[in-house]
Amino acid sequence: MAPMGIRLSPLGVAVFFLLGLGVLYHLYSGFLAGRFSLFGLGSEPAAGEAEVAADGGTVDLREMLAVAVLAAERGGDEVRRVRESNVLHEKSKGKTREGADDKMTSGDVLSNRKMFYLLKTAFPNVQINTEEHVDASDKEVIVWNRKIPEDILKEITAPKEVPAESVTVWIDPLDATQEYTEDLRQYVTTMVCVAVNGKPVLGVIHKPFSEYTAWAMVDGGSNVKARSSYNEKTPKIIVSRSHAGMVKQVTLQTFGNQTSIIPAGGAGYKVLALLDVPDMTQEKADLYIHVTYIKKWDICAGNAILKALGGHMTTLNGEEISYTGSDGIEGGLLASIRMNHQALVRKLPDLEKSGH
Ligand SMILES: Nc1ncnc2c1ncn2[C@@H]1O[C@H](COP(=O)(O)O)[C@@H](OP(=O)(O)O)[C@H]1O
Ligand SMILES: [Mg+2]
Repeated sequence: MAPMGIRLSPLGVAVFFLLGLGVLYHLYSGFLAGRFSLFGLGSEPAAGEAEVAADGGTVDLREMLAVAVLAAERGGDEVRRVRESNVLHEKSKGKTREGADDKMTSGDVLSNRKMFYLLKTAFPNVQINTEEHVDASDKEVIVWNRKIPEDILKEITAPKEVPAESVTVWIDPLDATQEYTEDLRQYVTTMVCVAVNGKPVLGVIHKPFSEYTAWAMVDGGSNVKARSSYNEKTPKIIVSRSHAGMVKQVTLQTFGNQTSIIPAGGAGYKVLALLDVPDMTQEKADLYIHVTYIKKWDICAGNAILKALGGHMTTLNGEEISYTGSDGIEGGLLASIRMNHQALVRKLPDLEKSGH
């Protein structure tokens, strides 16, 4: 008689073991792929990141882009309405480091309120940094209808999920406030930027007075493109007209007296000057240079758009800008597209050493 007990066939054990492995692999890879489609925004997620996503949830960057476009346009409606009423309630928030008035108007405040609450209501778990103070007692809940516009769906064909905690949104409710008060409407933009782990990944720049909107997502798509050629040798350089600092001296010293300088308002406007923008009021330039202190809501959207189109925005020393933490950057700005950006950095004088 055979001994009592269960006989395990070696083949049965092997099949059982392999099946178990298959199930484990399926669960593990499916879970990570679903939660972290980081599409080149960083390396494979570390074990600890699963915890982060589980706490704050994930957000879809394609949905964020749809809301960002809507927010920039709704904010732009406020900007236009206030300008057309001619009652701006212009105030000074203080002085910039260089002693210029840091201005604010009803256009800034009302646009800020629309843009902030639209984004905050749609994405309550993400960090939003905005130029103007948000008055919690003056809350306005605008509900997004969850529709993604066709032009976005056409370019970006799948959702792009990232952990909510990795996201920082930057809102500029009215860029070129100084020019807005002077009724130089062409320079005015509203902007939204989304950074993931500090890297700018999507940007929206809207011109309320031309009703033109540019958007782009890194590794996603865009509704705007670079021009076909740029003059690298004697570039046309677009610079600030109201926060210029020593920018003229720096550019002429670097590129020679033949180079033409275009003074213009707004960081959003100046980035659009580097692109192929079908707007009659938009000037064109080959490079954008800024030498004074500047805030991240002024530059993040432009940085994301340039990066998505293969261009660059860095400090004058060529350092990448991180869009988390502090609001401002000290090292000036150099923005270029379809040029050898590092060669341009090497050409520029070291601002700290040269005392500019
Ligand atoms: N030195 C500085 N200090 C503070 N803000 C500055 C600055 N230089 C530029 N900016 C801000 O950057 C934006 C673009 O500047 P410019 O038009 O001079 O190129 C403007 O944003 P806002 O209009 O949103 O305040 C301006 O206030
Ligand atoms: Mg601004």
